[in-house]
Amino acid sequence: MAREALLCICPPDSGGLAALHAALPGRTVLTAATLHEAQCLLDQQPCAVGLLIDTIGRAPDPELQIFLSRHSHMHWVGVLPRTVLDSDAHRRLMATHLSDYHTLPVDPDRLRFTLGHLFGQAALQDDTALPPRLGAMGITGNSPAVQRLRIQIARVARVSAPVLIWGESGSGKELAAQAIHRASARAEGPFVAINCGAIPPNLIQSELFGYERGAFTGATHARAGLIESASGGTIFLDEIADLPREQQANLLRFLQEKTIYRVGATRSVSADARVIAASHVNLEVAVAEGSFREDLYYRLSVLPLVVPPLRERQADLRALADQIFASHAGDAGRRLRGFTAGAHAAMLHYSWPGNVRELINRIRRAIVMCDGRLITEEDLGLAAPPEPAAVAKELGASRERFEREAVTDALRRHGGMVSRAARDLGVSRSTMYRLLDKYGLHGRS
Ligand SMILES: Nc1ncnc2c1ncn2[C@@H]1O[C@H](COP(=O)(O)OP(=O)(O)OP(=O)(O)O)[C@@H](O)[C@H]1O
Repeated sequence: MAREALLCICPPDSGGLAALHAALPGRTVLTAATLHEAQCLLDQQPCAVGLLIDTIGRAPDPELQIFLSRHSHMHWVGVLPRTVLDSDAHRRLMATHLSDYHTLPVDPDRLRFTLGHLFGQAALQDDTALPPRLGAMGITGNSPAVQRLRIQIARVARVSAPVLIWGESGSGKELAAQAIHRASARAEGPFVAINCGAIPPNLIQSELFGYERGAFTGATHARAGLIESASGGTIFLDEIADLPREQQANLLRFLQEKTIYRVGATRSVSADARVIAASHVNLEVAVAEGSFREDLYYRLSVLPLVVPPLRERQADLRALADQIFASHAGDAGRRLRGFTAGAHAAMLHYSWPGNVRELINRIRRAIVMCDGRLITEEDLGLAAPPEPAAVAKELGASRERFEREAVTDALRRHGGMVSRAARDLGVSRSTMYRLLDKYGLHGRS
């Protein structure tokens, strides 16, 4: 199977390839000396796992970031000199894009183990025999909020106007955008996603709009931008609030005229891509603050759609947790049976600030870390919710405190006259006497 090949990006003078062949007897390795060569190889055949030997710190950061963002569906492993770890920027890049890293010199056994694990994970994700157990439109859950979302998705899929999706981070905005694309007449066309916040501002224009040969140093060949490459399909612009103002103007022109100018071009080209934008910040506030163009906001928000945060669809938690567990239980390398009742209770009690992405991360970590056959709330890193008995006890104590204060206040207001205080509190005289007994307040009446 083609995806079983390993893509290895390795500068020619790094000497890393020899170590790699020792670590990986029998595995097909596609080697590229540059990111451009790697892109050409990936255009010809997809790979599930990629290795960056001594590339981080050598290849220009922004280009590497864009390359890795484009291929974020692959598992990437870095092999690098220890000195790279001293750089904050490189550590950030690694944390964002890599599944694992090794320092030079390579320990072949450890590298073989890492790659084997990642190929295993990729095979699981590919394995169509696994029941996907996804809900309609690929969106798990049946809470009223999710049902409403599905209806809205079906409606906006019928037309081609821009859609603006708002939702907290990790709540499923990209998933909703994919569902719109799949349900639309453009389903056969490409779905191209870009995170506007992840691309350096000086590169975003050429990424979105493409460039002509000679447009800038290093532009040795013309290249179509992402909008052009989404022609006939959908372009998903995530974190649209991060788009620099100059590019906001270019995007507006594209939305109005359906044409774009590649960087360095003198003539426009037409592009037929539907735009779906998403933001976790309130764009109206960004408009009021002057960081987002008002005309673009109105153009984009023709069809607004809100993805609810996970805490507002607790009814979906169990189905989501079960589906995530089913997809990743194989990572444990042994048979796990599911969650304890305590784990389910803790998940319901937690507020999920990172939404479904956080749920996925916690369950994946728990699958690897748990000792028994069932995942507990500790494995998930969640606090146990208060015991029902403890809650009842606390409620009882609060009620008694409140009752005692109410009786004391009423007696004070009525100069110790029990009948009047009882009338004021709306209780009978006998109840009032019972309360005086209970709280030892006779001396005050
Ligand atoms: N209802 C759902 N059913 C199944 N998977 C979901 C659901 N909602 C979210 N997910 C999964 O959660 C993860 C995060 O979702 P997604 O990337 O769509 O969120 P997002 O809102 O676009 O995040 P960000 O704001 O960080 O870009 C993805 O793996 C997605 O498949």
